[in-house]
Amino acid sequence: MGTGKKEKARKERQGKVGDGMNNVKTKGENFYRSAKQAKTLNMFKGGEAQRNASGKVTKAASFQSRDTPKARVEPNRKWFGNTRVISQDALSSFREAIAERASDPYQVLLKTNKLPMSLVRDGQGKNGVKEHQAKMQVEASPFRETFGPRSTRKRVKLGVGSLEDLAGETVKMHDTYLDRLAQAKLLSGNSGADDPVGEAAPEDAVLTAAKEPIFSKGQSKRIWNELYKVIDSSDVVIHVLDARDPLGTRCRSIEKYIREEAPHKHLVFVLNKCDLVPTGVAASWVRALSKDYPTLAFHASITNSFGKGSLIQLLRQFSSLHSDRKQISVGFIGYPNTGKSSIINTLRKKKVCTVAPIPGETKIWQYITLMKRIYLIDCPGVVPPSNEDSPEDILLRGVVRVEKLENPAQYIPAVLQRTKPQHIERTYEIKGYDNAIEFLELLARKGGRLLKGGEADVDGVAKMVLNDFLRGKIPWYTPPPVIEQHDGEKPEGIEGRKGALGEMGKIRKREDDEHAVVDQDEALPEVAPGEDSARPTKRRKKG
Ligand SMILES: Nc1nc2c(ncn2[C@@H]2O[C@H](COP(=O)(O)OP(=O)(O)OP(=O)(O)O)[C@@H](O)[C@H]2O)c(=O)[nH]1
Repeated sequence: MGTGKKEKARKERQGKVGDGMNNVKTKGENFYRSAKQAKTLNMFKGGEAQRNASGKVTKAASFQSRDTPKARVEPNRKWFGNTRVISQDALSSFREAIAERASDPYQVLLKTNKLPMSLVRDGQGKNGVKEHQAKMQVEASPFRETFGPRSTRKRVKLGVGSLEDLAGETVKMHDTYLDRLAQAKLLSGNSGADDPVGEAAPEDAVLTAAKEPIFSKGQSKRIWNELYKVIDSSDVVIHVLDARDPLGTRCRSIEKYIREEAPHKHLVFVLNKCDLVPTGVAASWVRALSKDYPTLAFHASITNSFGKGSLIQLLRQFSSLHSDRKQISVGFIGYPNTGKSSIINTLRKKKVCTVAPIPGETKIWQYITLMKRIYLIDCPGVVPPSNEDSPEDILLRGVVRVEKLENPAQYIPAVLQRTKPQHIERTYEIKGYDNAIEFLELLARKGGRLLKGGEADVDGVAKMVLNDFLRGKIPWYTPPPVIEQHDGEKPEGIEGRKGALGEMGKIRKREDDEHAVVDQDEALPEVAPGEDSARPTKRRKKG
């Protein structure tokens, strides 16, 4: 038999045209069965159903049967072709070597998806110990012995090991209950309402603090959505910390989120506002934080910055690490007012983001091009919700706008606690106060800030002191975990940095004055970014 045309000719020749059995197909189409079709048809023909006399199927044909046939995959040597067997020692040394690299904040594992990371992570987290423990627990007390009619377990397992622990737990619960009760009383305004401020206060003049709604700033869903957008879009996440209180402004929940959900993103700490702390302290903090993530000291200022070169260098390194990408994005996250926008302005050497000495200035995320291959993303400041942080802690981290406080005076004891008396005395040139209220009254009288009837404007002055504290006018810092400072030996500083506590403010002021001669004639109430800590002094001194 030939192709369509030939076949037609043959049939015509043999006079078979128009016999109704014409299976000659149109040109180009093959009417013969392929091997596959033939095989399928043979399979259907292969068995016939057995029927009884009345024609009912008594035994289905093999292709009609619903019983699953016993299938067996043919073993093949190739399955084992690509396998290597290594000894336990070699495996553990591989694990150790990789784990060491993976945990080092200054090393990056490239192409992790080509490495057998499950071998390294085995025994940790989701697929490791926890799962194993859960399995052990299920094995120790299986479901049918724990629940249901045949359960044999009588006692519920408690989270404590001994009777003493249980007693301790109860005491803890009671304390928590009392704390909550006290807080509820404060919030409802029943406590301390009759006491004139200061009179009924204890000797150390710690005033009762009611939590105001503004203390939940930076925690809204909208802000967190912005944060997640920024994290999702970034290859490098820069967590900006305030050098005066790095641990207070550290968002551990975000670190955890990045570590667990996006381990391929690089997290870097930038310790900003280093000009407000002594060099040794900044250096110690950098050393302490570097154990967790790469940390850089920074001072954001368009005219007189510190650490800009190192940061740009680091970003360049990240960009060359991802040379397969067209560009990399660098997200700036952190508490409000830590200077995220200021760092971006410093890197760009011009005012591309709005900066203000008040928290919540950045409202939405925004992209800025640093260079062709590096984009920066500014993010609004976020505050991780925490039950442990008191309103004083939140306020003194710069999360809240001071002018919105109802009772600013009640936070002054916390300010006095965090600062040294000599610094307060030097800043305001006042002496001889015993408690916060006396301090505020003295300051109000000195500055002539009196209300009607000659009463001191305590609240007004308290707001001023709080602003000075937050904007770096009053020197303060949280001591780093270990300051290796031996007698007669100077602490190791950061290269290129100078100054001790309180000095940098003066140096900065001098430099700002030099750089901003024109600025001096501008209206003072509008505190310009970068100069805010220097400005209030001039105003007060004039007053
Ligand atoms: N002394 C000093 N002040 C700084 C530094 N960086 C930023 N500031 C000041 O800190 C204030 C807040 O800076 P921003 O850049 O607006 O802070 P932010 O983190 O973007 O704040 P949000 O918009 O609330 O998220 C401004 O008054 C800056 O001048 C610094 O390195 N040193």
